[in-house]
Amino acid sequence: MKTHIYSSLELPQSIVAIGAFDGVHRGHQTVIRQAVQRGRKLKVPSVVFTFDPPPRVFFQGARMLTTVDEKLAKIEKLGAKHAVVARFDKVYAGRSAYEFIDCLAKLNPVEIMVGGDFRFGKDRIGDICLLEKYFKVRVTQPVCCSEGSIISSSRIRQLISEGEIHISNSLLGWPAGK
Ligand SMILES: Cc1cc2nc3c(=O)[nH]c(=O)nc-3n(C[C@H](O)[C@H](O)[C@H](O)COP(=O)(O)O)c2cc1C
Ligand SMILES: Nc1ncnc2c1ncn2[C@@H]1O[C@H](COP(=O)(O)OP(=O)(O)OP(=O)(O)O)[C@@H](O)[C@H]1O
Repeated sequence: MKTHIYSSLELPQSIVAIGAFDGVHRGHQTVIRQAVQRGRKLKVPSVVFTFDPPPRVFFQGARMLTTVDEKLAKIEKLGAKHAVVARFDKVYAGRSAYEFIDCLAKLNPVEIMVGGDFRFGKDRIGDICLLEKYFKVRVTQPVCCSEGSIISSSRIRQLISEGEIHISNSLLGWPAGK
């Protein structure tokens, strides 16, 4: 996998998965695997576009589940050809949804994979509806845990703070320590 940390990437074609992907939990894995599989099928490089730190860590001081290096190692294991890491700081967070669309356009995405709640741009103005005006978007169905609730980094953070390490590891879906 080629990593593009704090730098941009231009490609003639790509399949892109976007998100904070903190922890690279089972829901994230599904989004990324779909991009990888689609890329292999269409013979187009798969790109995981992510942020460091995760926006929720930047804005809310949330506990970070994976360092950027741990996150990249997991993304590589899932088979992505490229990972783009945007430095998420005050300037970046102030960029409009349209500026982010311009940045994605440099990757010439054939398809973009996101979950249904994906938002982007200053004040989270951009949504899937806006993204679909510019790109072909595939929305991944929510991946749930055995009790039926949607897996999220926030839920995993909560479980860790409650000492529920066994459950949090099962939602992360990686062998402990990996
Ligand atoms: C250019 C840009 C600006 C953003 N600005 C904000 C913001 O002002 N407030 C906010 O809560 N999140 C902001 N975000 C973060 C998004 O809400 C979201 O967390 C990010 O796109 C990753 O998606 P995910 O949380 O579904 O993984 C911004 C994201 C991007 C790409
Ligand atoms: N359980 C899930 N099933 C399917 N897609 C998901 C799931 N969780 C997140 N995604 C998608 O994966 C991408 C990255 O999401 P993100 O990193 O915001 O995850 P999150 O777990 O919801 O995080 P947080 O709880 O911190 O908001 C987004 O496109 C999001 O919609």
